Amino acid sequence: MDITHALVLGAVLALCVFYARLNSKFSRLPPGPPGLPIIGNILQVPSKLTFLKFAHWVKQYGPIYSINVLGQPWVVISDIDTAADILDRMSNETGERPRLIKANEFLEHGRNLSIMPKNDLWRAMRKATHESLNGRAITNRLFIQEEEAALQVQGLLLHPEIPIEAPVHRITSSLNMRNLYGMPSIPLQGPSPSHRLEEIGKVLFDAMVPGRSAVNIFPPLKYLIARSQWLRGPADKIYKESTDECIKLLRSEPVDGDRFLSSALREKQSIHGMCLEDSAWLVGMLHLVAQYTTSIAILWLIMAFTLYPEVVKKGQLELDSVVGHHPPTFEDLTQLPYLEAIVKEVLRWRPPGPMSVAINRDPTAYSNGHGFNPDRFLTSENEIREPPSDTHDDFLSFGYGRRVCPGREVAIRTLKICAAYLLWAFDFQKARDDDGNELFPNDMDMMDVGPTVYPAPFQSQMIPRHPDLEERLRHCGPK
Ligand code: HEM
Repeated sequence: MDITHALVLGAVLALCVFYARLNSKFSRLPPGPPGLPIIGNILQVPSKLTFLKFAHWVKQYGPIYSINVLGQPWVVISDIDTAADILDRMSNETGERPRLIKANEFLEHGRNLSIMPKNDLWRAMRKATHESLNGRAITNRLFIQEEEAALQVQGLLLHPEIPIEAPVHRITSSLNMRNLYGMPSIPLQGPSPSHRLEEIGKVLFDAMVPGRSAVNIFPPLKYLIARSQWLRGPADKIYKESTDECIKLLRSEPVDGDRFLSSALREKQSIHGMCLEDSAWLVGMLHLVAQYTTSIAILWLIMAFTLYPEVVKKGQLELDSVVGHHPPTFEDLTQLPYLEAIVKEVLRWRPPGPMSVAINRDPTAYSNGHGFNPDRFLTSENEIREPPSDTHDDFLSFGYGRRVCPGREVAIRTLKICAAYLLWAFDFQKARDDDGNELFPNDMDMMDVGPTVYPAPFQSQMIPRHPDLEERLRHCGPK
């Protein structure tokens, strides 16, 4: 046999072994749509709004099925019982993350809590995060959320000409800059200290989409890239810029006491076994994750208020009976079950991370899951219902098991106080075009942003409910 034949035979054998291994890997998984050899189902998986296709396959293949994305097995789970069995009860085994080589290894050097493997650094970061973001720890910083919710309403009132996304983006950035770094509130108009990090974040988030880069698809490329300064250069540059920015923010001079995450980390870095880069990345990534997810939820909240006037009316009736004409506070929120139901429903209806859409519509817990109906969470006595088992208090959009969202308590409080302020301040009407026709926001018009899904830009006309709203807000915002 000459050398050419030997090489061809070798390559064919290698392919056969690769294919056989792939087949045996998939043969242990629940069946799903048939795909092509080696590349699997990749051509059937749309690059945009992937979750819609996944939901479609549920009808054909049932609540749990698998697909092959260029050799990587993905298991899709779409009902509450299976999710609890596999993601909660087996979370030690299922708490790993898909290997996102470009994002995790090249751009972030394994320092992004949300996509890193379950290793010692991940455990240290989770512990440090939990210490500062658990329900008890955040109670002495609730005034920040109240002030920022007031400032958001002020922004919507004073600048109706600006797209809704801008004040929503501001509040989420401002909350994080204050809570994570002890910075002052970000003004309605003007420079934001988080701007540079958020610009870099767009690149990092984009790289978190599986299949977006060649090295995720064909992992052995990693060795080639790692050895080539030319191939690795752009990722090294982004890593350096991100690290410099995160360290700059971590070292910024706080103006707001010492009760925020970055000060705790500066004190206890070594206790948690982290180095400066680890701490800086932890807080920087918390900001980005919190920023995207919370902004999305607030935008859907405003869209729901615009589309469902009956929900607004009922929410205002409840709110007015408790707060009268005064701006709402966290103390009032304990007496507002319908408001809590609105927050549960907006996260169920349009989860910021769309992969939980199907679970959030499991008909065994949520009948008519496509509609927006906060009443589903209330009993006939107008109290919050006992959540069905395995639904995490009817907040399934925060994920499962060991990787469950550590920002859940902060996010729920932010959404509640924002919803309360919006209902207290405004009536919501559809905007009108130049001919006076109502513009209906389209709740199916969405945009992928990294692993999250935003509503496409929409308009809403917010009519102040109090003649002296501007004056009152001035007393509630940041001092
Ligand atoms: C409405 C707002 C939010 C939603 C819907 C949300 C949802 C999620 C989901 C679904 C996960 C993945 C859980 C899993 O894999 O099972 C997650 C993880 C995470 N979230 Fe959130 N989140 C929100 C707000 C926040 C906030 C405010 C923070 C921080 C202050 C935060 C920090 C994180 C982090 C660091 C992770 C990764 C945890 C890990 O992998 O160990 N999130 N979130």
